[in-house]
Amino acid sequence: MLDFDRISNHRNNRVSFLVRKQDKQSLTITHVASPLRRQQISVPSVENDAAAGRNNQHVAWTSVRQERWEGELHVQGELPLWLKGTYLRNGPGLWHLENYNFRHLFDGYATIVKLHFENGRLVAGHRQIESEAYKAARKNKKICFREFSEVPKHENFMAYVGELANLFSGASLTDNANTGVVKLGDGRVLCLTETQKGSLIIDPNTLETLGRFEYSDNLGGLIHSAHPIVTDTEFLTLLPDLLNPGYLVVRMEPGTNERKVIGRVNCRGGPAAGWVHSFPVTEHYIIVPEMPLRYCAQNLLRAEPTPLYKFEWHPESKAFVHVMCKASGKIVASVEVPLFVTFHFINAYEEEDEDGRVTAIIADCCEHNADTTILDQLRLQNLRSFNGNDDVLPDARVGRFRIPLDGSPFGKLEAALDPDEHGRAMDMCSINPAYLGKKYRYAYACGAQRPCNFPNTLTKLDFVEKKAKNWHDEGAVPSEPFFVARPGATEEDDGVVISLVSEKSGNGYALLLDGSTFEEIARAKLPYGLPYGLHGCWVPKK
Ligand SMILES: CC(=O)/C=C/C=C(C)/C=C/C1=C(C)CCCC1(C)C
Ligand SMILES: CC(/C=C/C=O)=C\C=C\C=O
Ligand SMILES: [Fe+2]
Repeated sequence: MLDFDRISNHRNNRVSFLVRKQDKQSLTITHVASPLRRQQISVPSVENDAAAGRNNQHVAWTSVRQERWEGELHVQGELPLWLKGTYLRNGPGLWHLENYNFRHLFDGYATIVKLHFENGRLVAGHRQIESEAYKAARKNKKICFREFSEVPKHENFMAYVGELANLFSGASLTDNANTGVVKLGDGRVLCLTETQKGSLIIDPNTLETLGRFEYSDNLGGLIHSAHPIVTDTEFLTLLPDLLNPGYLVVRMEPGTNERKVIGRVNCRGGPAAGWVHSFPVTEHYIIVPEMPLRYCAQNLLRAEPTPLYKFEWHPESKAFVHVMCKASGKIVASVEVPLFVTFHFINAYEEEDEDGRVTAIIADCCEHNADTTILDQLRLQNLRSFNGNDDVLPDARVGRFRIPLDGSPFGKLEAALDPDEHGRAMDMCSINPAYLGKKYRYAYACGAQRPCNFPNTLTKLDFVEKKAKNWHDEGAVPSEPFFVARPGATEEDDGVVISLVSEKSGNGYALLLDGSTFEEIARAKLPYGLPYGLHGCWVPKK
């Protein structure tokens, strides 16, 4: 576990840093009076990063070096003056406790990063999310809750039995909210993961963890989709039923903590519900994917991770897509589809015939060619062991489902464009939010310039031309390209794309690309490279 000392040397004590003890010798902090608070930090090099203990390891896969930091960045290029607000990005940024190293990318304790844009200036910051799991790990110097792949070690058999009982109540599951961050319609900002208890409220300015978001309904269940659909008017999510395989489709209104059931989907195959990391919606329908990669109660109980972690691959159980009417909760289609593996749906829309009748649903996802090895590829050892030559990232594509609404039993799944357009990698996507659920042309995601072991390009996808534009920086790992529309824009791609890039040198920078040309507009060097992060959101300045 990192050992932090509190350094609190700001004159009026407004800022305090928690600094890892072994980094202290090389850390200096200066404060510069400025309308935007500025701190300059000289930080230890990666070689001094004793806690990570590995030289030449990419900063993307190395634990964040300080518990928090904030300061203004020097911008090269010009930030658009219309860009006013805060980009937040969440992700697992701390992967060790004392001398114990986590094994999977998804296990790390959550690090939230902010980029605040205003008047052409940029203030950045990051901070650890204070989940119970993180606080208990720091206090007890061991993991105390079940993470994505790691399980607390038991001192004796009775402790094991006690912990198993806690598993059924959910008490032993993690609340390490390390996957995404969303702004609810009422302004509250939540960090999320797949356990329901891992829904934590944060302050988008200070990045402070304010407390747990308590769902006030009695829907129960322990887990939910990591990616709810969140708009100014609603929060939609899926609650997988681990006992009686199916999903509750629920909706929560802004200003409330109460989810209400829209309807239920019963699974058609397998011994358990399929994993739903995300799902898409159209204007009138909620699309419920039933992936043959299914939750597995046995694997949940195991002390050591299996190759598929808490999941199991059941090709014989087949794959399905269900379509539920948002207004009535009725299922209007439930079709068998080709086997698929996806973390992330990109978007979906209703296809109409010439008379305006809805004939089918089109749903797009980052599809891993029905191959589950991507989960194993995301083990830290694999991510850290890249030698620059071996092309070890499994192929992926934009999988486009066509779900007929005429009662036919089968849906189609095909690549929406030639995967060679984006280096046969595809994940971490975003769209213009104004096109959520509607016919759309563009998406932004990560593709590949091979050889590589992880998606390493920022890619703009054009579904009309079936073309991709790719941005690449040799050896760098860019995070999910996040699209922010220009206020008043009429073109779908009129806006900017934000990403945080971790460089081979150990440095890092915030990057802005033009949403239309996909050319660089600006970049701003961070004081030190940050670990890879997953998903973001935009909090506009009023
Ligand atoms: C970071 C990311 O994308 C996914 C994180 C997923 C987590 C933390 C899943 C945790 C789970 C448990 C702790 C037990 C129940 C199953 C499952 C939801 C996989
Ligand atoms: C990093 C990732 C999934 C994150 C889930 O939130 C997937 C990367 C896939 C690479 O091709
Ligand atoms: Fe995700």
